[in-house]
Amino acid sequence: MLALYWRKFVLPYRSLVSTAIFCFIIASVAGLAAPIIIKILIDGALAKGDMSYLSTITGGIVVLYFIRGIFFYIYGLTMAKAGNESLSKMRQSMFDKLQSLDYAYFVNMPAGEIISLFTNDLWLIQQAVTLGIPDLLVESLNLLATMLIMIYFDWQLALVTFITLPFIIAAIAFFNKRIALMGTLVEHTLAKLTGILHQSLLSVRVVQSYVREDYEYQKFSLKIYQVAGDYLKVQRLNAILVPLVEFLAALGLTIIIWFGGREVINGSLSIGGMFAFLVYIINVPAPVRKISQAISMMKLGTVAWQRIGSLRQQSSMIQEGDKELKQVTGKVEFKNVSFSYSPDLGILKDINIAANPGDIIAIVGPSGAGKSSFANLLLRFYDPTGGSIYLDDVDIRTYTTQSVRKYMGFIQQDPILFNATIFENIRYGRPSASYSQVERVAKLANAHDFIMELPKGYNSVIGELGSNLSGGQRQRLAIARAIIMEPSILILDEPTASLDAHAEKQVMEAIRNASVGRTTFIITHRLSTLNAADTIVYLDHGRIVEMGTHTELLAKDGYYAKAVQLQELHV
Ligand SMILES: Nc1ncnc2c1ncn2[C@@H]1O[C@H](COP(=O)(O)OP(=O)(O)OP(=O)(O)O)[C@@H](O)[C@H]1O
Repeated sequence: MLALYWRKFVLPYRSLVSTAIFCFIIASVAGLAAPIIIKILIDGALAKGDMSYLSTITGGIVVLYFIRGIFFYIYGLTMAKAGNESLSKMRQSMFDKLQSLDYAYFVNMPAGEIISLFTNDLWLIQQAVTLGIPDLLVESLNLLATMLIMIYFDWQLALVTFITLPFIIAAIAFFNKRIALMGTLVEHTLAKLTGILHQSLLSVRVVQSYVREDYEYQKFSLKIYQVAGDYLKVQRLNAILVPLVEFLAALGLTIIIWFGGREVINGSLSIGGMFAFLVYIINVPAPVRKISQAISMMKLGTVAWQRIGSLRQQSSMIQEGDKELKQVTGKVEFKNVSFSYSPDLGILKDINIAANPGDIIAIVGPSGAGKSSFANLLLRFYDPTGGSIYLDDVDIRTYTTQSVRKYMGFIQQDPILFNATIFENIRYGRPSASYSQVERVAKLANAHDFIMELPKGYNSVIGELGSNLSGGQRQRLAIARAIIMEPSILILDEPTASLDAHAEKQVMEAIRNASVGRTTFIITHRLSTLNAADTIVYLDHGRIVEMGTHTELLAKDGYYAKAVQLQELHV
């Protein structure tokens, strides 16, 4: 544990940490000298009745504590600076790592757990770094110095004192171990609580429309009581720890008073000496307690560090190429592609598709056939488990994922928009785009007219996830946002699935405009919209069972023709 903090915190911030320790030593020397001054005060000034000596000594005490105060202030500030800097860097690198992780990571990891890493775990590390480490460092030094002074003063009395110390330390160690264990438990429950909160925030509409508020409330309450119960256990242990340490210290004190009193009566120790010794002893429990708390903070921090470490060690499942894709005409080829999310479950099997630049390819088929998985492969959210995908005859794994995605515009069923102006949302992928470029793509995406009807036009701020726009409007903004990147390939995954007929018509018009000159893959259930497709690929159970134009497939009277008939029947 100590090696971890040494490597991660002390070494990288050694200049700040050593300044802090230096200031602390000065402050401590001033503090440790106080009992000696009291001894001089009692044996020198009070016993002899020297008034001017008394004034000099009391003045000295004020100066001493003033110096101590200043150096303690610098110590606290420097240590906090080191702690804050290290945490800011950690937050930054965690966020950076998060951004670089595969899509698969986010699919498998509940969002609440990720949020908990950034909140609870970082808070635990913050406690460990800004309170735990400084306390451990300085209080250990404090304790050591106090013990050395005590030995110097009266080694026999010091020996008696030190016999009680191991008992105190053993008791603390026992409780600390239990506190750390309980802390881990609290951590897990808190992460689950955050998860429930996150989920209910995301699904507020579903909860309200199903009138399940009570159920969600019960679910949340149950976890709250679990967290409170676990916390209580930790707090109970903490509550026992403090009086126990103090009791043991008081016991030790009584023994020492007896031995010290005997020495004073024998004449081998002055009254001032015994008084000063007692002040040192009274000073022992505080550093011991702080050290024990620091150790438990650092233990909790270590667990948090391990959890964060597992995020940092997440490796990419995607095979990252080293070439930058500079230009692409839009020729796409799937050759013998197969894919599965887990080894035992094949999702796509032997997929062969060739699209020429500007082609419109429709991917259709029943639910669960593998259509979205097809898009995931093209977007490089996953790599095929067999075969290859080629862009202009080059395997896409040759290129960096980011450079491939720059040439792809992706539009999904429920577009995610950011809580910013429409202007900023549209130029999200191209922050340097001018107003006229934004307006041009908005017109192409059939969005300009409704934008102009808003009170602030392009400067209208849209709510989080675009919640104050209609589904069709959000989709048209998403199309504008995709085409401002001038992608050579457009991938649309059920772009009109959640829209009514009127909104669908407007979005389909936007798609037609957007697809001009770009290879377009459209995944859809709405077969009535596919007349313009150059090729329709019918997927079933992960295999291509039919491929051709709308007319060809109708004539074939197979899967596609039946699906069309079925849909017409329902319209
Ligand atoms: N991230 C994932 N991990 C594991 N299995 C998944 C994952 N995503 C999808 N699947 C499974 O892969 C299969 C194909 O899913 P996919 O989403 O590609 O189908 P689809 O044809 O797009 O379906 P739909 O029309 O309902 O959207 C399904 O059985 C699904 O349960």
